Amino acid sequence: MISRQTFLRAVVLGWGGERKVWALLERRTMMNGVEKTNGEDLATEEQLITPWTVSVASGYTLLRDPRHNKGLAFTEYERDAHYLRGLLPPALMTQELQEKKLMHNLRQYEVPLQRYMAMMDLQERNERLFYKLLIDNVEELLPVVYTPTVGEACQKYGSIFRRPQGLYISLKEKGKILEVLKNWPERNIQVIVVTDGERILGLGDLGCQGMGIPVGKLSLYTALGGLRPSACLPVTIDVGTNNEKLLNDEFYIGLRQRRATGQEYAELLEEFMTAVKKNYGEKVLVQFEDFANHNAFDLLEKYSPTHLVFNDDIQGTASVVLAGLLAALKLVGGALADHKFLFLGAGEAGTGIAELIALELSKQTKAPLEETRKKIWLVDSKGLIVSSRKESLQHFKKPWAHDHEPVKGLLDAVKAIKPTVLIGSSGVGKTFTKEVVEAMASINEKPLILALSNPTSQSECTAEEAYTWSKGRAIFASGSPFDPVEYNSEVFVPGQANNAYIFPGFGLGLIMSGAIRVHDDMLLAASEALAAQVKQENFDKGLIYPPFSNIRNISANIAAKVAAKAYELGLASRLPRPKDLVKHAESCMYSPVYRSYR
Ligand SMILES: NC(=O)C1=CN([C@@H]2O[C@H](COP(=O)(O)OP(=O)(O)OC[C@H]3O[C@@H](n4cnc5c(N)ncnc54)[C@H](OP(=O)(O)O)[C@@H]3O)[C@@H](O)[C@H]2O)C=CC1
Ligand SMILES: CC(=O)C(=O)O
Ligand SMILES: [Mg+2]
Repeated sequence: MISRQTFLRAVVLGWGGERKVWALLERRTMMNGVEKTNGEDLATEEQLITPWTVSVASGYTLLRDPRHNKGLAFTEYERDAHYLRGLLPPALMTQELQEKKLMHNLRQYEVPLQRYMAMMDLQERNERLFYKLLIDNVEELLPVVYTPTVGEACQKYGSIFRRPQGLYISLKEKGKILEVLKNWPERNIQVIVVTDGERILGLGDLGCQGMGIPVGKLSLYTALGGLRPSACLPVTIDVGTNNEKLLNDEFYIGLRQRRATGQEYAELLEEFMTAVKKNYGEKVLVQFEDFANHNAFDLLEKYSPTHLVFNDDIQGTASVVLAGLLAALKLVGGALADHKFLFLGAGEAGTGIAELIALELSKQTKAPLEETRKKIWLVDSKGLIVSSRKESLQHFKKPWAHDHEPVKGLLDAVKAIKPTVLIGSSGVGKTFTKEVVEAMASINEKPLILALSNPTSQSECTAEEAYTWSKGRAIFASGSPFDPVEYNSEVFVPGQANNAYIFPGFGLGLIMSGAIRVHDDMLLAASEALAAQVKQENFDKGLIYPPFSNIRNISANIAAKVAAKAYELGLASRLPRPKDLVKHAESCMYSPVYRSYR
């Protein structure tokens, strides 16, 4: 007999957790036959029941374990060896045929949210098939599991909620966060994406329903960057929401209270960050995602010296945009220092990108940062950021308060600053008007226009607007994808300027080198690596980013450069340094191909 403790441990760890324990369970079954452990069938509705069950006499549990389920791809041998006979119809299907069937089914749905839900169901049912499908059809499925559809999914998360996919840490868990982390079935966590749901894409405060974002980002960590799914942990910190609609929504899944702020907020975050390090060690990567800027900058500053932390909205976005700009020089000409940049939006994305451009300019020209920043101008909701506003500005805007007379709107700012590059990071759709795009086109032969805000509804302009209003002269990329546009019998292919190009490879580079801290030079290295992946055939179509279809290879190259930087800076702990870092990155990547079972 095995002890109850070992038995429960096996139940909690699941089929793949401990093969030895599973074998013990199987032996026990043979000795004792099927045994109901929780008596659920016999209990009345009022009676308490144990909330887990295990069926040790058959492969039923295996079929319901998403990490190991293969559906009709179980071989005849496996069906015998794992008690699956009768639980599956007789047909055998390869993983490729399963993929074909699923893509056919997904394409039948006309509503994007239905596709999202079908993908989430698949992830819960058969993890390897989910990732194989996502990797093999990345361009078609990225908009389903990520922006724009994930935005709608978060807005409706309460209504479509079926099974929890990450860890929810609310104010109720204060004082117990370490225990909560231990409730998660996996021990060997390498990357955590955490949000508090206050700035979900450009959709605002979605409270606890922001969970869709860490879940989506981590599925990209695996699909695009090759991190093992079991090493990824999505977390939502729930301190309430100020979204009245959600507070009054009977299906809302979060704490029904207004947001905690100040000390109460800081203490919960501190407990979380301490527990994470204690439970998973020094080298777990914590990616902050979609926090509002009044917390995001402070959290990054506070935890950068002590933890391996990365803010995707500030740093990942900066790295992807800088990559696009470096690549775009091949199309628009000149050096980076010959350009002038104007942003609409001076928050996390805007000032994060601005700072990385200034840093790169400073490295290239040897000019001090204070000088290179002067090439960059930002407009916020009150107008151009100028020195007369300095006193009242949030700290992250102050470095951008240059001498200039006040300017109210974006159009006047374009006319006054005469930028070569216009970047939208405002979260407000339709703000690059016809007049703004025309003004950019009147100043520049090839205006570079990036509409970064997500999802599509918040994009500063559409691809069609950018090409039409600039009479086909704009180089355009956007945060959420747009279809190719035909203008004057020519086809224009818009690129996707999204941090999804960077964070999966960036994270892989940190993890494979055992990096203990993130350094700005790693962001610059990632930008250069991404820019180097843009081929002539991409430039010929007006693209400044490579296609996502090659993303695993791109991520391996980014990871290699990031890891190389970590070794160079003495921040890597995994020694000795592998000779060929690209090959090493590739060899570290998770493959979703089915495994054969003994
Ligand atoms: N493509 C990508 O990879 C990424 C895209 N994003 C997108 O960027 C957007 C902004 O994100 P983030 O920077 O984190 O958000 P923040 O809230 O930090 O910043 C938003 C900024 O936009 C300004 N703003 C808001 N409304 C207007 C307006 N009508 N006119 C001018 N400025 C305005 C705000 O001004 P004020 O300060 O005065 O309030 C603020 O400076 C989101 O839509 C997000 O989805 C973000 C990260 C990555
Ligand atoms: C892409 C992303 O991180 C955002 O829109 O917030
Ligand atoms: Mg984000």
